[in-house]
Amino acid sequence: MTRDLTAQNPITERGRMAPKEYDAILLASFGGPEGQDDVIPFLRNVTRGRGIPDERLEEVSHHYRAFGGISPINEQNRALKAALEAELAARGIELPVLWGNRNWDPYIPQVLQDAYDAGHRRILTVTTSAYSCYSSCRQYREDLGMALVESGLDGKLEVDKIRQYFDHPGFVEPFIEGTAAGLAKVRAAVGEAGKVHILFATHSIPTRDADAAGASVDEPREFDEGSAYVAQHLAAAAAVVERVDPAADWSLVYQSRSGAPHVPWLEPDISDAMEELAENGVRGVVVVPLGFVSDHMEVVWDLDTEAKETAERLELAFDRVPTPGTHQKFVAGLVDLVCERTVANNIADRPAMTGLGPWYDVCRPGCCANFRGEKPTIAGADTRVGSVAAASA
Ligand SMILES: CC1=C(CCC(=O)O)c2cc3nc(cc4[nH]c(cc5[nH]c(cc1n2)c(C)c5CCC(=O)O)c(CCC(=O)O)c4C)C(CCC(=O)O)=C3C
Ligand SMILES: [Fe+2]
Repeated sequence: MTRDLTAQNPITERGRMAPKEYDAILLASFGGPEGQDDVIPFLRNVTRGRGIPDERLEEVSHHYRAFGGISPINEQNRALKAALEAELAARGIELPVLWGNRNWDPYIPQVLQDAYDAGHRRILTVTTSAYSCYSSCRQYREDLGMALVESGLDGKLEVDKIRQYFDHPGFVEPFIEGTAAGLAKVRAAVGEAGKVHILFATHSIPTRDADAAGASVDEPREFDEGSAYVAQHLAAAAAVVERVDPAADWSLVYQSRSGAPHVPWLEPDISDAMEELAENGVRGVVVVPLGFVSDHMEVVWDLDTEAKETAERLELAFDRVPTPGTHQKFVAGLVDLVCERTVANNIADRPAMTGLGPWYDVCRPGCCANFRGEKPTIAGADTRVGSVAAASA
């Protein structure tokens, strides 16, 4: 099943794919439970084959139970879908927005099948993940690739995805606004003399996954910070700080670690970082959930519940900045990212607020490797599925 997709999908500089005539957008997301009975089946879906201990699942189930078994993520994606539809309509762009999830209904394979049955043939995916790592990039590409293979739609339905958008102004600007407002609030709370620190928070991942993130098998160690995942977050954080207050103190911290204790994950954890800041005389923190697109469970539990409690215990003033959510600039930015890839309404300019971007439309070989074994993926230079034109080659 090895095919040369580059012949049919001209890839120019930095993995850029030539614009195409898409006939639908797929908003692809994580999915979440919608009631107490969904919690355990959802957690099983998420962790299938991922080596997460039962104790961790038990603990995480309590986060969902505390919210009635309902994750906020599905409602947030319905709102984002509606906002994208409104923005497309306002620009006169006639592309329907489909919605599918990795871990909960509506599931991606069913959505692709329905899309095909409805007559769609070329789909551009927008994921709710901004950075490069297995969970945010390749896992989506695999899930789309597997869905095509298992349904027999490979070769009949073309599926691509937009570039990772961690440094697109549509993603970064809402954080700039939020951080400026948060900093003002926390500074007012601690007074003139009180030291304030900005904590950019993202999901911890195994260091092995971090090292493989965004990397090419040809240039495995091209990032000074050791990994594209860390480098992208540091660059996006720096872009925010530069525009809010270049003199502010800040750092990148991690949250939501799972996995077995002997497996190294990215550190420091946000709570440990807050302990250390408090010991060093810091009086207030602004927490920026830079790794996340909406205020889902990882944000409302790990930050608004746990980190906030830690701040109270340490007597730190605390403000949590909003995620992009359905901020108008974010919604418009996603539509701009779609227009970069479309023939009609094409936008030639590909803005990027850091030196790392604009990121690749087509991932390089081995990017965000899956150490548990290779699967068919879409949207990679080493991709085996997803292109109709290539199927005849
Ligand atoms: C990088 C990253 C993002 C950000 C990028 C993105 O958004 O894609 C993210 C988002 C999310 N993670 C989420 C939920 C969970 N993640 C888990 C487990 C894991 N996440 C990981 C990484 C990430 N996760 C990893 C390396 C694991 C270990 C298992 C594995 O190697 O795959 C588990 C299992 C229990 C646990 O271990 O905590 C749950 C329940 C939800 C939904 C929230 C809601 O329901 O509102 C969202 C948006
Ligand atoms: Fe996660």
